[in-house]
Amino acid sequence: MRQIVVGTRGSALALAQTRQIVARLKEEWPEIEFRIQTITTRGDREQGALKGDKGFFTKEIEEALLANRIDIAVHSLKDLPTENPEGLEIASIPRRVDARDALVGRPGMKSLKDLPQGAIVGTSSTRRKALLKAYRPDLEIRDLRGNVDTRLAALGRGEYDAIVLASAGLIRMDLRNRIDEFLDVAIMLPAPGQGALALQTRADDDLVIETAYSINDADTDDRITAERAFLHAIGMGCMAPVGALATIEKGILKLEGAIAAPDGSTVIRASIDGDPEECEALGEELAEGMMQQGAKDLVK
Ligand SMILES: NCc1[nH]cc(CCC(=O)O)c1CC(=O)O
Repeated sequence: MRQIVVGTRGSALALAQTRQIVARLKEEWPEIEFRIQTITTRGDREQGALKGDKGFFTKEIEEALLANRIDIAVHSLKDLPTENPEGLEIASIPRRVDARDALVGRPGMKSLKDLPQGAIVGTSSTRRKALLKAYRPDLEIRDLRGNVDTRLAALGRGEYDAIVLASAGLIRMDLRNRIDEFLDVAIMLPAPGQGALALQTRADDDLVIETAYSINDADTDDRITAERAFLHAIGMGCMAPVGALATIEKGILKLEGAIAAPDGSTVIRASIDGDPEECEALGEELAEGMMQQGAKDLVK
């Protein structure tokens, strides 16, 4: 029996999403045995740290792929740097769940619009901070780090009036019922790739690539490619206050982008439409246009 080792971080969310992926792969390939191998990344060891640089949640997993310790890595696409390491490739992007951010409030705090004046909102994402401040300058944004479970626990202890996090994480952990509001993308444009996963493989491992590709979703792939081309062309990295969301309707891809000043005092937003086959060029074109509109000054 052929065996494929699937590597992932060991957080509750990472394990939940990897189990879901393995279940899908098993449906397609009943004759293959899949084994899950957890790998600790710097992001797991340094829970409290400011997630500084690229590959914080992914580097050790990519090393395990290159060293043949695992065959497929399951990553949250959002955490994967836009530069692809030599020898590896993204073999498959399964169907995205919800890309939107979610608000989870303490009792009575059910929507962003209705939060009381000066309410305390927890998030450590520079993008969420900036876009929250742009919409509601009165809010007090406080840092909130750690895994999904850690963040919900901090809310439970009453340290925040509400927290904002990716709805996809909650949905994958079977916590959809904790979501009080899906935030409107007109206010809170998601991070590029949010809500999508990537199956990464060695670039020359044809059998494993074929296996992984069987659960690729072409629309999600085009959407994510546009969003990541945009992020890459902006050249700010994954920690920047940058949002991007592509949708495909009636064969037209629409890509929206947002670049914000960290304090939310300025937000530049723009969008572009085109053929999904041109997804990468559309992302680059939107980035160039926005840089000319003044986003350059926000990219310090
Ligand atoms: N490192 C944070 C991270 N990476 C992926 C997700 C959530 C799910 C996703 O976007 O796939 C999260 C948590 C969050 O942003 O709330």
